[in-house]
Amino acid sequence: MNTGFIGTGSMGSMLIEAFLRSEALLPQEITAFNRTSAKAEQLAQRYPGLRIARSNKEVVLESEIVFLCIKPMEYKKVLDEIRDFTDPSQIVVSITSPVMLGQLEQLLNCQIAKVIPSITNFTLGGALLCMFGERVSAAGRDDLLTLLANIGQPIEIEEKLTRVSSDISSCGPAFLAYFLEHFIRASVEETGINEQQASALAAQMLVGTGKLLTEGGFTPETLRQRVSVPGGITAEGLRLMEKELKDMFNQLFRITHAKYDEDVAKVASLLPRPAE
Ligand SMILES: NC(=O)C1=CN([C@@H]2O[C@H](COP(=O)(O)OP(=O)(O)OC[C@H]3O[C@@H](n4cnc5c(N)ncnc54)[C@H](OP(=O)(O)O)[C@@H]3O)[C@@H](O)[C@H]2O)C=CC1
Ligand SMILES: O=C(O)[C@@H]1CCC=N1
Repeated sequence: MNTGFIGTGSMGSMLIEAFLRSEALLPQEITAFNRTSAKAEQLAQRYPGLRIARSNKEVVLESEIVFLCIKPMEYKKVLDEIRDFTDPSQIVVSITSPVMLGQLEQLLNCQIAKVIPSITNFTLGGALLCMFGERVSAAGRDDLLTLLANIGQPIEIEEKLTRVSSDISSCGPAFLAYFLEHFIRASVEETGINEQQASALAAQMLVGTGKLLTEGGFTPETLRQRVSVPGGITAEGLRLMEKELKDMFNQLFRITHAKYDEDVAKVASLLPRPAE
């Protein structure tokens, strides 16, 4: 299926590489444009056959599905460039949480979906959060879900839950990576274990923990209980965490939601209001 990418930064290039690695798409089926051309050209060099367009308009004219892989404040300019060239058979997919389906439906005459990826899709795992606009046909929905299933698990969510879902699925890898960075650094500082060995142990621990939660029938709570034997060592560590972290997680969601509300307001000042 001819698939276009507007923006080949971190997420645009990640999606392109994941679709190619999974063999969901051939390079010849991909057309991309990036504001700074060198980034897109690097992809074309790595994947012969991948087409670099000369403009965003050209991406739209060449593609059945178009992924908008740009940041919130870049939408107005891109939408102005493509709005006269979309048609109702196409699906435009935004990967940007504060841009609403309804805003895109007001501006573009095509089918609109929102899909929030996660860096975990790079290794063909993790979730892809999916939302569909009112004009998406049953066939369009199936085509998109089939494509996405090659690089992760598509999970349909309500648009009003975009932020919290994305905090868990898309910001989560960074939050866990931060935890591991500190876990490893402290292990080295406190005990002299070699950093490489501590990092390898930590990565294997994370993979194993993920499998227990996805395949082993555990929940976070039952897993914690199973490992933390009464009177044991894990319980000592957990007691410290309970004391030090307390309401940190609640604060985390408050902070991400406050930033999201700011972004939503900024986007709303640039784009038309969704129809009531
Ligand atoms: N990073 C992540 O883990 C996740 C990110 N997202 C969302 O994805 C979106 C993109 O994020 P990310 O990929 O990290 O950001 P990047 O800044 O890495 O990528 C954005 C790309 O868009 C390009 N661009 C900007 N304006 C235009 C334009 N007018 N025409 C064509 N290309 C343009 C930029 O080009 P240039 O090279 O000139 O800067 C850049 O390469 C954001 O909304 C983010 O919230 C969603 C889920 C996870
Ligand atoms: O940090 C960000 O804004 C993006 C959104 C989800 C993950 N990264």
